[in-house]
Amino acid sequence: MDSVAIVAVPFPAQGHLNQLLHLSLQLASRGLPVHYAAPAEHVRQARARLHGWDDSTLRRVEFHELAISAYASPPPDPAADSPFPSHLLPMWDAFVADAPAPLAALLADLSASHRRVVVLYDLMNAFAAEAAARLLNGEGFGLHCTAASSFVGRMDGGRNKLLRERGLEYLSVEDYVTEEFLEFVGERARAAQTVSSSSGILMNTCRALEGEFIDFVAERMAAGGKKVFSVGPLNPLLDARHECLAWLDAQPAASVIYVSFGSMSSLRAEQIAELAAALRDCNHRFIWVLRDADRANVFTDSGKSRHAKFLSDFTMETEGKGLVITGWAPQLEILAHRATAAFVSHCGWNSTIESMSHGKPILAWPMHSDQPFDAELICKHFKAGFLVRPGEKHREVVPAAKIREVFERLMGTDEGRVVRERATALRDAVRADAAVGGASHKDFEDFISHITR
Ligand SMILES: O=c1ccn([C@@H]2O[C@H](COP(=O)(O)OP(=O)(O)O[C@H]3O[C@H](CO)[C@@H](O)[C@H](O)[C@H]3O)[C@@H](O)[C@H]2O)c(=O)[nH]1
Repeated sequence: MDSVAIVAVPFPAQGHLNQLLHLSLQLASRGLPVHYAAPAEHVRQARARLHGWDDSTLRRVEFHELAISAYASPPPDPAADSPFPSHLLPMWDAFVADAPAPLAALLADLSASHRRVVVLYDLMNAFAAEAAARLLNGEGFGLHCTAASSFVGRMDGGRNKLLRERGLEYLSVEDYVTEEFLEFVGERARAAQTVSSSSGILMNTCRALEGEFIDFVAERMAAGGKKVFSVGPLNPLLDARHECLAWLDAQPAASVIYVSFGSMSSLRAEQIAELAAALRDCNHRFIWVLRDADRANVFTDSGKSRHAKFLSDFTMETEGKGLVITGWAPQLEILAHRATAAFVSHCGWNSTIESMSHGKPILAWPMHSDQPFDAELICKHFKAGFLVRPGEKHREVVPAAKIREVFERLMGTDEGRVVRERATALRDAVRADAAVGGASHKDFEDFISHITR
């Protein structure tokens, strides 16, 4: 009988697929047998978009396709009332309805041939937590895919003293998603039930960024008999430079503003025009990832950009000064590059921790979900960024002049210099946590010892 099998069960959305894949790869690179189970197109998406790992490690992970029924994969609606990507809901519904059966079959197989099966699931996936808890030789851990401090906020219903003492106002995810999504989370995904079925959680964060919040979560979880391992950043820490970054290579140090809104947001046409004007007229170079939110099945997207016409003029006007990427950008390499000065970001947790681990200050432009709170954390707690506009103002178009003003505040003032220096210092502290002997590294070792005991 083989010893321990690890099964990763991600939630099908880019910012979640990648975190469990990075964790799977870290465990596989330590010689542990890892299985990654998701719907076929999401397995393909996670693999196709992976950065920072070589093929030989990727081959060590065994991928499983969980069959789910057909679902609609419409384009996002950039003009919708809420910036939340509601067009993904039919797919998420199909996932939570259908994935439990094939997952249970996979777990039963592995359970019969291994001493222990360790299931690592996204905290959205209550069905995976429950399936793990049903195994006689199984154990489940939830991966918390957002900031530890957002967990702190949720634990105390937003009245949390610790956050307030640190000058942070808890901005609840619930206020930045749609009613239908809350209904999905509460009734169909039943996400609130996941932790109670688990042996504990892993968090994609580290002491340098969130030490006191990690302690708070760990203390509360320990009271309920649950373990907490803070093993972030899960993203690889890149030093190397990618070939396709030839343009960046030719730019002066710290001269380029990188702009991207992740994989689940689409900007209104009016906002795109203002951002374009700001980038064209500002005194800085730029890389702008101009994409809409992913479709539920990313492979049903024709790849045609709704911005094609605007882009042909804009590209000419800004030639030599900036680059627009409409495909999938190598974000980690861009953030690692010495020419990149700052990141205009929607503040998804991946983007936040990736930027902090590469020393780039953030101009925070939150759209939905946990992003408004992450923006708060970045600006007030990390003190490594400035707010472009708060989450609750998502209906307003930010004018070009305002965007240029915040660029100048970061790049051209003493106050901005302090923020840039703070981002560099945080990079070093985050890397010390991740290095051998650091706190995240130690938690990772402790986690491996625990599951292989
Ligand atoms: O062209 C691109 C666009 C994105 N990315 C990567 O895609 C990920 C995006 O993740 P994130 O920054 O967290 O944004 P979202 O895709 O919006 O992530 C969703 O999931 C996160 C984790 O739960 C939440 O924090 C966010 O609010 C939620 O929108 C990051 O790893 C990026 O490096 C690329 O590599 N190239």
